[in-house]
Amino acid sequence: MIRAGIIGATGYAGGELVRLLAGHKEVEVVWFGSRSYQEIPYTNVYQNLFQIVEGTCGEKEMEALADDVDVIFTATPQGFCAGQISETVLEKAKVIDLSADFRLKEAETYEKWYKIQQKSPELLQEAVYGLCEWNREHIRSARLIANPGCYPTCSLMAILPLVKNGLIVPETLIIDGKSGTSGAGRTEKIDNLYCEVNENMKAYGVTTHRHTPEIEEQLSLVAGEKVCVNFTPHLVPMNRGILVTAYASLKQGVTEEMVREAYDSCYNSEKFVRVLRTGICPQTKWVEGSNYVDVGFQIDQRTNRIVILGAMDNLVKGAAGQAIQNMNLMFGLDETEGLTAIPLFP
Ligand SMILES: NC(=O)C1=CN([C@@H]2O[C@H](COP(=O)(O)OP(=O)(O)OC[C@H]3O[C@@H](n4cnc5c(N)ncnc54)[C@H](OP(=O)(O)O)[C@@H]3O)[C@@H](O)[C@H]2O)C=CC1
Ligand SMILES: CC(=O)N[C@@H](CCC(=O)OP(=O)(O)O)C(=O)O
Repeated sequence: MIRAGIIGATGYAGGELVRLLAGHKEVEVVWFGSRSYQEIPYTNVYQNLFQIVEGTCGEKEMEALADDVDVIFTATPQGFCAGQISETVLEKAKVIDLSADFRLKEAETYEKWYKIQQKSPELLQEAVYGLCEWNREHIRSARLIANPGCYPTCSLMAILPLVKNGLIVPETLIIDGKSGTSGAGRTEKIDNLYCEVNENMKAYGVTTHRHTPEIEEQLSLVAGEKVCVNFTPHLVPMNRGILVTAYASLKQGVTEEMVREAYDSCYNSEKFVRVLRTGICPQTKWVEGSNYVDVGFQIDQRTNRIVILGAMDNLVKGAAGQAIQNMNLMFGLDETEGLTAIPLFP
């Protein structure tokens, strides 16, 4: 069995890792890292896992934890992983970081958007961006994975086939994202109180959201040129789910058949990506609790713009599910192991 340690196991992303790994045949979670619940049984924090998961929360530095496990997941706030990781850790264990510490290749860009120091810049070039369907070969041999952000995962999965095939004018891209409140984590914040979120919808981080440079960097790598986008996230009164609606001008002469061919050639053999039939728009309910990301599109002939849609569960494909998919690739396991849950409905 592969021994896994999770730091930040009591947060929403960490909790989802524990839940999904409880159904993984090759992995045992042996460490439930938490500062706030030390020596408390893990299932006192998440009673949904009572009699399913055994273990007690504790605190350990990454270097000490690396002696006991094969893989460390850090589901912790920005800055934690980069502040503790070291060559010694990576010699002993693989690391999958769910935060943004290693997602941007330039420390300067990270520091500008996150307003914190990147404490391990020497590992930025080695870290592999863990968007599994697009980076599979590099992931297999990686020691350190930067697990992508939730909005970037949904946006990139929906848009990349068009960029790869040169079908849209990249500088016309506008991305509108909507997320359920679990995307903001379990740590208490006034903005996430029931009365603030229920019966309400709001944009936030307008022109400043930290997922903007992550989306731009990955689009630019595939486009082979610098891509700049408008990205606006919204908070919606749901527990889980992200819906992305993106708009771009089609290049001259691009037809619906060419667009469909682009999606099919990228995703036909992908287990977790469903390209919906013409006229069907993705819905968050159709992917809830699963590692699927659904994508769809409609062409507006009047404006020659394409409307691109994507839906996924922020805690699964947008966080813990994708992290496990990365782990499966890194350990040479079946990529779908532990991730075959069928979406919930209603
Ligand atoms: N929620 C989501 O949909 C997604 C989240 N992510 C990323 O995953 C990470 C975790 O997010 P999420 O689960 O939502 O957040 P939560 O606020 O729900 O959980 C944070 C976890 O980190 C622990 N923690 C908090 N502060 C520290 C610290 N200074 N040192 C060590 N541990 C700490 C907390 O537990 P304790 O206080 O007990 O130590 C808790 O277990 C973040 O980087 C987030 O950006 C990525 C994609 C999607
Ligand atoms: C609804 C909500 O607040 N969502 C979070 C994104 C959570 C996430 O995915 O964080 P990272 O990808 O950066 O790790 C936000 O907008 O900050």
